[in-house]
Amino acid sequence: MRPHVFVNLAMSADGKLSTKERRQVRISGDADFRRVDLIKSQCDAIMVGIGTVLADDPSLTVKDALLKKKRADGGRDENPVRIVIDSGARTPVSADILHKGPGTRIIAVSGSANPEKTAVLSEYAEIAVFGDERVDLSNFLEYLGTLGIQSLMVEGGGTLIWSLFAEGLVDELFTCIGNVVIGGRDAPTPADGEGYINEADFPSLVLKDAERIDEGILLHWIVKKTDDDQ
Ligand SMILES: NC(=O)C1=CN([C@@H]2O[C@H](COP(=O)(O)OP(=O)(O)OC[C@H]3O[C@@H](n4cnc5c(N)ncnc54)[C@H](OP(=O)(O)O)[C@@H]3O)[C@@H](O)[C@H]2O)C=CC1
Ligand SMILES: Nc1nc(O)c(N)c(N[C@@H]2O[C@H](COP(=O)(O)O)[C@@H](O)[C@H]2O)n1
Repeated sequence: MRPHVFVNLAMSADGKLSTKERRQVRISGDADFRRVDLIKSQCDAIMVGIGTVLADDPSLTVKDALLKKKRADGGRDENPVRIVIDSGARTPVSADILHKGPGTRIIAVSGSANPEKTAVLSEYAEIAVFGDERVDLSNFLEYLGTLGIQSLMVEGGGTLIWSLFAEGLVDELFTCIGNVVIGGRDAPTPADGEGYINEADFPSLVLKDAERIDEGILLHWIVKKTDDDQ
């Protein structure tokens, strides 16, 4: 069974994840960063797309010492399993995610990845091959389930989030809307990719909670699986 999947993102008041040159920018405030650290510390694994690794070079580590200790006291690694979705094994060998903090890393590649690149990356991370050209997300998530991963946090970016929605693989969405306007028709948004054409295909969400946070707002959405979901 695949893990429970929740997406967490921060977007500007005009719905952008970063600038048009895809430069990492601070959208949410300190309280939201603490909240993100908490939910990260509670999940089994955290996942991003290669676009986010190349743009932001995130470590995806738990930052707060007490949260790290709590995980260790519960017999878990200090950090959740860190995962990159990277069909072509483009993850730089110097990427922070491969070096900062202890814990397991998995790079999911496709069958088209260059074997020499995957061999180098396998010194730092487990390599999982799913799909021919692009990573087959559905089967990869099933594989994560066999590893005992029950909760999976997705930190972006918009291309990966789109694919997860398109394949019906998202259960919850946390959207922090920060008090800035970024603009730019080419700036990334929470669900890029191809986009839906037919309204019947739009995933429906139930608003579970809305609260003020920092100078913005945090929305917690549940993805409706059936028409009966409230
Ligand atoms: N504000 C926020 O909360 C966040 C903002 N960001 C921002 O988002 C931007 C990065 O997002 P984006 O460029 O969309 O990149 P993503 O991180 O979404 O990575 C997308 C890449 O993942 C690879 N991939 C492999 N298989 C799949 C699949 N089945 N479906 C989708 N993607 C797949 C593809 O590359 P390949 O074919 O080579 O494998 C694809 O181009 C940056 O600007 C970053 O700053 C990112 C995270 C959070
Ligand atoms: N919650 C949140 N608010 C913002 O303003 C952001 N720019 C992001 N970005 C995400 O945080 C990741 C950084 O991770 P590390 O601190 O390096 O562990 C980055 O890659 C985005 O996913 N998030």
